[in-house]
Amino acid sequence: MSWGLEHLPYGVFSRQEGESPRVGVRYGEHVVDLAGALHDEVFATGSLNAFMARGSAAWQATRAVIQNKLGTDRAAIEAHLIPLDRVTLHLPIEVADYVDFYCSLEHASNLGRMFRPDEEPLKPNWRHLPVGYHGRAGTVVASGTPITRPSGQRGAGVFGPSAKLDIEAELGFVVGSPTALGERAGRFEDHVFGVTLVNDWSARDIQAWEYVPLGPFLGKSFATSVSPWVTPLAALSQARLPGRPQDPEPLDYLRRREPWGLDLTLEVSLNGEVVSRPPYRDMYWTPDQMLAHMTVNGARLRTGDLYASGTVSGGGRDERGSLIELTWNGTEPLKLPDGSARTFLEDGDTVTITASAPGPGGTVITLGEVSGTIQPAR
Ligand SMILES: O=C(O)/C=C/C(=O)CC(=O)CC(=O)O
Ligand SMILES: [Ca+2]
Ligand SMILES: [Mg+2]
Repeated sequence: MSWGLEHLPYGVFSRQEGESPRVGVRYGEHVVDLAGALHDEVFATGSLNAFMARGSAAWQATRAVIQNKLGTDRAAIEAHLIPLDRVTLHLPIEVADYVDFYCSLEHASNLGRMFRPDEEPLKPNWRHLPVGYHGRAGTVVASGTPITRPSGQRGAGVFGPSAKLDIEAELGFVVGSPTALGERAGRFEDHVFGVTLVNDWSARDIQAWEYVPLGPFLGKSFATSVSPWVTPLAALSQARLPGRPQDPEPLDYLRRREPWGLDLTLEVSLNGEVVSRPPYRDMYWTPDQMLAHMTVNGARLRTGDLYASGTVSGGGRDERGSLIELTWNGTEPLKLPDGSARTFLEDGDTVTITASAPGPGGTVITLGEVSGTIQPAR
């Protein structure tokens, strides 16, 4: 079965007949109501944060208990299994801070070529540190939340709805264990609880006008969608890879101590048609390096912090994680099966991102999908 004992992602759900949101894990086509099944009030809250704050030893112990109950003591847990089609899924975490990186060499090179054709595609710092910026935690939304086309300045004296609304297919990392102000993060697996898929919606026209020289702002902050399920790191043990070779050798604080490259393949669908399969395994900077960089100045981590990889793009044309790359800034429209063509998103378009990774014993780990439909500008 997919979504079996090897995966068990965490989410927040409520029964459609009315009840306050609570924490569960997905098992097959059911949600396990953890507050009931484990008699633990930490799961009777509307986010994963209280549970995540317990730390990595508690995450491992809880996962083992759930696996054991589902695998050998099914009768005891039966009453706490709720069919997926009877629940509403919510944003799984209370997002503390939100950071977005820029870790794909291919994505960064493609954007450099398009936006800065007369310069080297990569800025001189790019191979020395994982470039990132702080986003807007309060506009991170759950999969399925409608996305309203943003309006803004698109040039000198020009205001209106974005005409270049885009996607960015990314992997997000959810922080469970905090650090104190002034302290650096320790081991990646002691701080990071799990992963989620992210669509960092981007208004390219607003972005292009506003972001020189201080970086992305309103072109990115109107909405960022995440999947309703957070896959624990333990479920990705078979997907771990050393990470792509790096040249030059990064500074010591960025040195990889454990393999945290991940063999994940994303899939981006536009109105039900697959338009891209971005390979996460090809990312240049790995998530342990992002964590080390994000805290090297003493900036603290908080439970619920979300940091995203940046757009996942591979070297192939059909491996690009944004429409600006897939259509080369609108100059090479995508042809859709219904005969229409797309450069950027139109009102009513639905974008869905899924991902899969190898699991134990030949199984496949399928991350929870992230989806959103574009609504007309207000
Ligand atoms: O290189 C640029 O001018 C612009 C880059 C981005 O928009 C990328 C971004 O937001 C980070 C990412 O998702 O990779
Ligand atoms: Ca992004
Ligand atoms: Mg965004």
